[in-house]
Amino acid sequence: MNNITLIGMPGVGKSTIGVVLAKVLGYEFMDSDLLIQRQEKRRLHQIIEQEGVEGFKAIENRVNASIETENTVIATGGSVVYCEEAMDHLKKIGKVVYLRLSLDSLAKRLGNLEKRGVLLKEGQTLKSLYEERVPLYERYADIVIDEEGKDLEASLQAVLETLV
Ligand SMILES: Nc1ncnc2c1ncn2[C@@H]1O[C@H](COP(=O)(O)OP(=O)(O)O)[C@@H](O)[C@H]1O
Ligand SMILES: O=C(O)C1=C[C@@H](OP(=O)(O)O)[C@@H](O)[C@H](O)C1
Ligand SMILES: [Mg+2]
Repeated sequence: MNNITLIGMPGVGKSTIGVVLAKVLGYEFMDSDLLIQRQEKRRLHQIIEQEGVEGFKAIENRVNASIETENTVIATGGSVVYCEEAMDHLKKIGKVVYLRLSLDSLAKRLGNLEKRGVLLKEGQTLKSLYEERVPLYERYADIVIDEEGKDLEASLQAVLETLV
């Protein structure tokens, strides 16, 4: 299947770029976070509050592992790379594109991480989260797009160029 799955840290633009990418390619767009909310009939922050981080990951794994779609750009949540079954499935149904941004640029772009609903362990910093996740994003990526120094439009162009 020819889906395109976007992975990467929160704030790299998976959702923002994903919807425009879908439009340009004539694809459908799906945001895993919205799919989780619809299936759970709760908002992400409520799921995290009520189920805890591990409970949220289990739900994220189940929802992403059950996506059945074609010709679709899928914007995942940044924590999907902890979900092995989901990642194996997403790799089977299309290409996985990692949107990469340096820690410094990400820190400038992101506001309060907890308010954003990022899955942080007690006291974990953005730097530690970044170092924990980058190897996972790299492991699952079929394509890596470097966003450094690029605005939204240039990031979108960079994704499009690698897909054609
Ligand atoms: N070069 C860029 N690429 C993607 N997003 C950018 C860029 N520069 C600024 N932004 C902003 O960063 C934010 C990305 O948010 P979002 O799409 O929700 O990310 P994600 O879904 O990866 O968490 C948006 O507010 C977007 O306008
Ligand atoms: O990286 C994370 O821990 C998370 C990122 C969020 O999605 P975005 O990556 O779209 O911000 C969302 O899935 C959830 O709140 C957890
Ligand atoms: Mg998003």
